[in-house]
Amino acid sequence: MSSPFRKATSMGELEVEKHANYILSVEKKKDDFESVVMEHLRINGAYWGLTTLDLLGKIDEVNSEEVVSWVMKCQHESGGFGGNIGHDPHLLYTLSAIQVLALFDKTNILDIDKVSNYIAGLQNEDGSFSGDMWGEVDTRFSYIAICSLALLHHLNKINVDKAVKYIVSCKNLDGGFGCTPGAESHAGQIFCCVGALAITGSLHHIDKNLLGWWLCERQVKSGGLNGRPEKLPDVCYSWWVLSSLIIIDRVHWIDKEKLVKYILDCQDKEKGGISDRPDDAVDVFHTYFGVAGLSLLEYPGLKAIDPAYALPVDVVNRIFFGR
Ligand SMILES: COc1ccc(S(=O)(=O)N2Cc3cc(C#N)ccc3N(Cc3cncn3C)C[C@H]2Cc2ccccc2)cc1
Ligand SMILES: [Zn+2]
Repeated sequence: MSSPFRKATSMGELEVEKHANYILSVEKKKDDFESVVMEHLRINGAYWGLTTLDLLGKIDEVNSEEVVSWVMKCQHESGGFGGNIGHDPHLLYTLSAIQVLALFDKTNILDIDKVSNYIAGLQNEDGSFSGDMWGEVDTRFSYIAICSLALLHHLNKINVDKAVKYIVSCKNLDGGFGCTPGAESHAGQIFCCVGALAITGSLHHIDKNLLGWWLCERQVKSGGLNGRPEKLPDVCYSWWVLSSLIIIDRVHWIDKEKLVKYILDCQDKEKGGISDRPDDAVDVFHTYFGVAGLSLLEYPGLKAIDPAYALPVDVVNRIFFGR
């Protein structure tokens, strides 16, 4: 893949120090509006913030013991994790907990049978997954269950064939995927389905040219990517669309240099952080997806991120190859 770095310098720089300080400052703030809004998904925020720091080569500035002990306090007696201490468990937060522990090479402190039994217990008869005991079904939860169990080496606890069949039943005529069978194609769901099929070695179910065409059509003239036709571009789609394109080997169908420029234009160069669109308010979510998108585009100085596991490649290698 031809790296766009030679032009990135002329399009302005990635403000590495500013973004690292922004993430570290959000970590410290507890009672401002943003922290309160995010209180119910604080563990997701920890995953977004810490993965960003790792990609920037700054994760050593974090007290890992403090983070790991806080994450473990979010575990429910069922084995699942809540979004914060004392919150009800949900697949959305359980994957983030596993990913944060993986960043610090601490998945070994988990009772792996307990966590994987919680996840496996959410698989339905038709192979789909519910997010929690209340039963909402969504292909997002298929991805989260498969990604979590793969990271824990316990994919054998679920019926992978039925899980794959269910995901394929959510494929649309446009080559994309929706949250349930017949639901409209959306970039977020496409990432989840493509990522889950990649992890289970089932990419042969995808029409790469048809899906690649739908995905590359997400690029608008500003260089940004949107999530559905006619929608505005948004930095977080630099992850949902781009990682899917990379997994199906069609990333050369978009203009990488223009996407790099779009992401760099969404930075707050003074205070740090990245927003969804230029001049909007920054947040941890879009800072993560912007840096992760630049990592997928091989921006110089960033660690490589795995497009399916959404973790730095060195972390994935350590988990699967022990090095
Ligand atoms: C500020 O209003 C919001 C609105 C919703 C949410 S949310 O439901 O918790 N959530 C996570 C999220 C976190 C932040 C941050 N910090 C900002 C936004 C954002 N969105 C909203 C969004 C992002 N791009 C466009 N849109 C509309 C996604 C959403 C769903 C999601 C959750 C987990 C993983 C992926 C996606 C939080 C804040
Ligand atoms: Zn967004």
